[in-house]
Amino acid sequence: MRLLVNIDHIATLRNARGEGYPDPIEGARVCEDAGAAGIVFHLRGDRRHIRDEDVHRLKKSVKGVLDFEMAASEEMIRICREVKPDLCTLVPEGREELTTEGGLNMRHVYDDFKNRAFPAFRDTGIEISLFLDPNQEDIELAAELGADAVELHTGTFANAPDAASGKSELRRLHDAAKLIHKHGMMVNAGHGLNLANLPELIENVPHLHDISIGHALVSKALFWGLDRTVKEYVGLMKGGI
Ligand SMILES: CC(=O)[C@@H](O)[C@H](O)COP(=O)(O)O
Ligand SMILES: NCC(=O)COP(=O)(O)O
Repeated sequence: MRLLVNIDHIATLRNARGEGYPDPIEGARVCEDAGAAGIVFHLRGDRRHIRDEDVHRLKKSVKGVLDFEMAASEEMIRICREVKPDLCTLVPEGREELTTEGGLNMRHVYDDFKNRAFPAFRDTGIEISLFLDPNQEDIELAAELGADAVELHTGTFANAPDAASGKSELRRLHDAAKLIHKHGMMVNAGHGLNLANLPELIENVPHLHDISIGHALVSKALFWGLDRTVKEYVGLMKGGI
């Protein structure tokens, strides 16, 4: 099992002031130095966090796995083919959404992916992962398309309103992971994971390969880093009034 860190929200913070910091590429370097197996970013159509120049800099700088999350638009496919990440995770994308709200509807996208998106990646060496809810039909269609991996959407589990619905979602994730593995695809997982819910996921869902975590990890890092940062500033002011 490998941790891939999603660095989108380092870019969110940078963009809030229009300054050059914090730099998501520097963040990616710290994550890899700390033991992450790779880096995930989502280049959105509206460029709300990661920007095109970040993508090219990440490709140069990341030493481990680089996972490019994107909608299967012509524009993104062109950029992805240029950048050549290790993995491309295709996700549904809505302009108004705050974050990705669910997995791909495979019945809806099947013909388009078969005739347009998948052929565009043939012979590029880029592996294709599909971001899916844990349901059988979507997984069977992903296998039929020849996807290399499925990333299970863990958001419903992570945001479950009570323990019973959390448990029932874990059972769905468990069955889905077995089916993905049976079809010879890699089992990835992500969305809404954090230090509190990750142990239960790992304990209950088999065959997990890449786990991507972003928002909660970056948020936690802020608080674990504030103490030292404030001390540095206070240290500089010692001797003043
Ligand atoms: C696929 C997924 O669940 C997340 O990685 C999400 O796509 C990240 O996008 P935001 O960082 O914009 O929430
Ligand atoms: N693919 C999921 C991801 O990259 C991170 O999602 P989140 O932890 O930011 O919800």
